[in-house]
Amino acid sequence: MGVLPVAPGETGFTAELGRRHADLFEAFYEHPFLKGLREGSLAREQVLHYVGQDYQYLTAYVRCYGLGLALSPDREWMRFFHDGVSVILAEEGHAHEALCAYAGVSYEEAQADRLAPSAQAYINHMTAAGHDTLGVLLAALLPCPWTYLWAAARFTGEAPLDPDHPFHGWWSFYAGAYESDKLARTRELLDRVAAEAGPAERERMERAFVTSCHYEVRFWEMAWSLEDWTPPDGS
Ligand SMILES: Cc1ncc(CO)c(N)n1
Repeated sequence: MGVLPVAPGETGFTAELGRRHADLFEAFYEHPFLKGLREGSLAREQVLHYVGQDYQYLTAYVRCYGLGLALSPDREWMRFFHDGVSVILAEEGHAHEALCAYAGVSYEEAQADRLAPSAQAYINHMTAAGHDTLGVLLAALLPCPWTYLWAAARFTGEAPLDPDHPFHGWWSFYAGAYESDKLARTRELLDRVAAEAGPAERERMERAFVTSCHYEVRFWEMAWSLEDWTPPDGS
C-alpha cells in the first residue's frame, strides 16, 4: 500500500471512506495511464482520447452541479456549487490544453463527438445520484477532485516537478490551490450531511462514492485502451 488519501488522526465520514477504500486510490495511482502521465510516456492517441472524453465528462459534471444547485437547502450550498461551476468552466481547460500541446493539436481538434462506454457509464452514475439526496450526489462527485488532487500532491511531493516535464501544465494544475480548496470544501460539506443522514442514506452515499472511485480507474483504462463502441469480434 502506498500513500493513504487521509492523514492519520483525521475523523469524519469522508476520512472513513478514504481509509476504507484506499485500495482504489492506489489502483488509480498505479494505473498505466497515470503512470504514463507521470513518466511522460503516453502515446499521442491515448492523450487525445482522454482529452476528448474528459471534456465531455466535465461538461456533465457541471450539469450535476446544476442538480446540486436544485437540491441546495440554502445559499451556502448554492455558493459551493456555483463556485465549482466557475472553476470548471474558467480554469480546468488549462489542464487539457497542456495535453493538447503535447499531442500537437488544438483544443477544438481534440473534441470527441461520442462518449466512450466507460465515460458514459460514469456520467450516468453521477446523474442518477443527482436524483437521490444531496448527500448521495456529493458522495458520487467527491472522487473526481479527491483522486486527482491526491495523485498530483503525491507525485509533485515526491520530487519537484521538472519544468520541462511534457505534462507539466497538467500536473501543476491539479497540484494547485484551486482544486485543493474545492476538495477540502467538498469533504467538509459531505461530512456535515453525513452526520445528519440516517444509516440507509449513509450506505447509499458510500456506495455512490465507491462506484465513482471504480469509474475513475476505469476512465484511465478507457483512455489507455482507446475504448470505443466497436463490438468485440468474438475471437
Ligand atoms: C474523469 C475525471 N475525474 C476527475 C477529474 C478532475 O477534475 C477529471 N478532470 N476527470
